[in-house]
Amino acid sequence: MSKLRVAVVGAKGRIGSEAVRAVEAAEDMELVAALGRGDKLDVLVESGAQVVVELTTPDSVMENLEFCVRHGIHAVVGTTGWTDERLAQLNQWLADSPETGVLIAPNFSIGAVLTMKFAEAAAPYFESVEVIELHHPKKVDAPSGTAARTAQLIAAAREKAGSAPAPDATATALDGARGADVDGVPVHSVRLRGLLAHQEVLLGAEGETLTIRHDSLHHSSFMPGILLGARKVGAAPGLTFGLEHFLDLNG
Ligand SMILES: NC(=O)C1=CN([C@@H]2O[C@H](COP(=O)(O)OP(=O)(O)OC[C@H]3O[C@@H](n4cnc5c(N)ncnc54)[C@H](OP(=O)(O)O)[C@@H]3O)[C@@H](O)[C@H]2O)C=CC1
Ligand SMILES: O=C(O)C1=N[C@H](C(=O)O)C[C@H](O)C1
Repeated sequence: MSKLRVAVVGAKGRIGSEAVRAVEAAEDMELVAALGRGDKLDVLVESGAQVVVELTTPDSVMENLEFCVRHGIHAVVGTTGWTDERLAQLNQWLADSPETGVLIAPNFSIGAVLTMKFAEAAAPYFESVEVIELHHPKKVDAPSGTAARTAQLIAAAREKAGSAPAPDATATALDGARGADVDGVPVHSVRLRGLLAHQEVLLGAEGETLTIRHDSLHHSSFMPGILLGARKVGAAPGLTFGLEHFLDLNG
């Protein structure tokens, strides 16, 4: 059987360099291109890439995806910084290339995907919920894409269940003391040398708390999700947001 032709864009970065190694080691894949900043995107077409793994920065990702979608190359995207406007733009490009698939995964690690799922399930049963994400100090953005997505899923679950807003009588003396407000859920960002990627969801009710914590200790934690995404994205035209859509979490 022929191998899946995969390219990595952002190949010299922290996660991109790990993805290059993972694709090279996958028996069913061939790494046909590994692009860094300044490399010409035309290489993707010339190399016959079927799937691009996009792991760059929020400033670069849109240009790269526009190129991929216009050339019918499927994309697996880990880069963060997604807004409704950006997603709408991407959907417009995809409308003109209806057979192309794009997977955007705020987090490729199975533990993080499950954290989001567990938090969504638990959120309606507790009065209070807050998210703390903790990352290495070179992380380009805050809050993390995972924390933003977790808070959105929590807020949607609470709205669906008719939950009241979390109680909070705090008068803040300093801006930011209560974190960022993502759909009504406070999200706190820690940047600390020694850390990689971690998240806690704190839930509280009368007389009890529940803490859901996930730790990515090495970039290898993201690789099975990236490879799974690369294998499946070609059969999923349009935009898929979240790796959970490619996993059978109920089986
Ligand atoms: N979804 C997930 O599971 C994960 C997502 N991420 C996300 O992935 C992204 C990258 O993270 P990380 O690897 O830590 O960051 P790095 O800064 O280490 O890597 C980004 C790389 O992309 C390069 N780059 C920037 N623009 C382009 C471009 N136009 N073409 C090719 N290469 C480009 C950068 O080059 P230069 O150094 O010259 O700027 C750099 O080498 C972030 O958004 C991060 O949040 C990270 C881990 C897991
Ligand atoms: O920049 C990182 O490192 C990570 N970014 C992603 C995010 O913003 O959620 C995923 C993971 O947290 C690692």
